[in-house]
Amino acid sequence: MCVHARRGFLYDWGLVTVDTTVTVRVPAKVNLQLAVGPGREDGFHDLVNVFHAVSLFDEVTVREAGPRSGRPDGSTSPDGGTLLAGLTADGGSASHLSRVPLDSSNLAAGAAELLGRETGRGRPVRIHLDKNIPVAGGMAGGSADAAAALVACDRLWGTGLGRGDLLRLAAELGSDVAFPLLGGTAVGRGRGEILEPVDSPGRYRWVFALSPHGLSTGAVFAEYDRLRPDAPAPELSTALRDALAAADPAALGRALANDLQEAALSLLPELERTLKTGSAAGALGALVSGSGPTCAFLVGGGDEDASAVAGREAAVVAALEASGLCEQIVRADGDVPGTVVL
Ligand SMILES: C[C@@](CO)(OP(=O)(O)O)[C@H](O)COP(=O)(O)OP(=O)(O)OC[C@H]1O[C@@H](n2ccc(N)nc2=O)[C@H](O)[C@@H]1O
Ligand SMILES: Nc1ncnc2c1ncn2[C@@H]1O[C@H](COP(=O)(O)OP(=O)(O)O)[C@@H](O)[C@H]1O
Repeated sequence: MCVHARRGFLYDWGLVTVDTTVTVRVPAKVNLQLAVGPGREDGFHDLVNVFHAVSLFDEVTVREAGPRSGRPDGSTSPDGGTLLAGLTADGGSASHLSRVPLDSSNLAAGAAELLGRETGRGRPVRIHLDKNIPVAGGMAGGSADAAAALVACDRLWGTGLGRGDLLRLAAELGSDVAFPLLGGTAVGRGRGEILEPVDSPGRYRWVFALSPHGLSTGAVFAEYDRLRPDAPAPELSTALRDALAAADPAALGRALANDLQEAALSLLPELERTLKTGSAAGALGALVSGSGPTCAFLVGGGDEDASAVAGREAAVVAALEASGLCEQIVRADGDVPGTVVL
């Protein structure tokens, strides 16, 4: 995470200098392994979810919007009203942006509300999202924005929560919200929110094929239940763990695995052609990212010669472009750190 703070005078009654604008940069994720167990009574599934943060970033800016009426210090009561004074978004394609809600249902707004409610120190804010992470693409863009908004509001309001409290609040907001606070490569258990870093000294190069379509995470899990009614308990792949520890890109490519892929392909069959196109062009590994529909191609890393990686990357990008199947093709490195205040 990268947080960017500008300093200024807070309103007209005080001479205290405080941050009035904070920007936080936050990465997307790809799932190197997504093992999905049977459905739980609470509607979720137990997972072994190996998250890997990649250099595709959203930036979330929060700005003071002025004091709430009736409370001279601008603070909110723990149960009091909405803190969202406005929400705007830009970046990415028009079709992706049109799927971003600009009201209190936005996950970034939900994060601000939760932090304000928990601490009683929330103030009205305007939130701006600079979106580069595909929307409803299986790269956790909404969750990333929620994590970034938590960090930004924590800084803006001076709530000073520690990492443990932020991780707890993140887990309340969604299964994928805690990981972007950490970044790197980590395994998530439970519904994905119980995180443990994974030994991964290597750096990898990725190509992502963005789809013109979105897939609903809930719909993909429901399709998984239909296709795999007897799913076993999820387990961490030893092949994946060993490949990461050895920084071996070829072994990592072979070990990539996603239990939700069959369900995503069932809902959007054209994804199979996308995966085959990148694999035939020489990708070391190919899989649907999380619940999809973004497809991820590993094109090199570790101590491989840079020109070999570049050649593979160019071949994969050219084949995907020629296929006409993708809305956009983006390149990224992983892993990268989590949220940063700019
Ligand atoms: C599948 C994954 C893989 O990282 O992400 P995406 O690929 O969508 O980004 C995650 O598990 C998604 O996490 P997130 O997007 O935060 O999901 P949530 O808001 O918590 O849940 C949305 C819905 O997905 C289903 N869900 C989610 C997580 C989980 N462990 N079991 C589930 O069954 C539930 O139907 C839930 O109502
Ligand atoms: N800040 C946000 N950015 C993107 N989508 C959001 C956001 N807040 C809420 N959403 C909603 O969440 C849905 C899932 O978005 P996203 O997190 O990008 O996908 P995924 O879960 O596949 O990674 C979107 O279709 C959108 O309706």
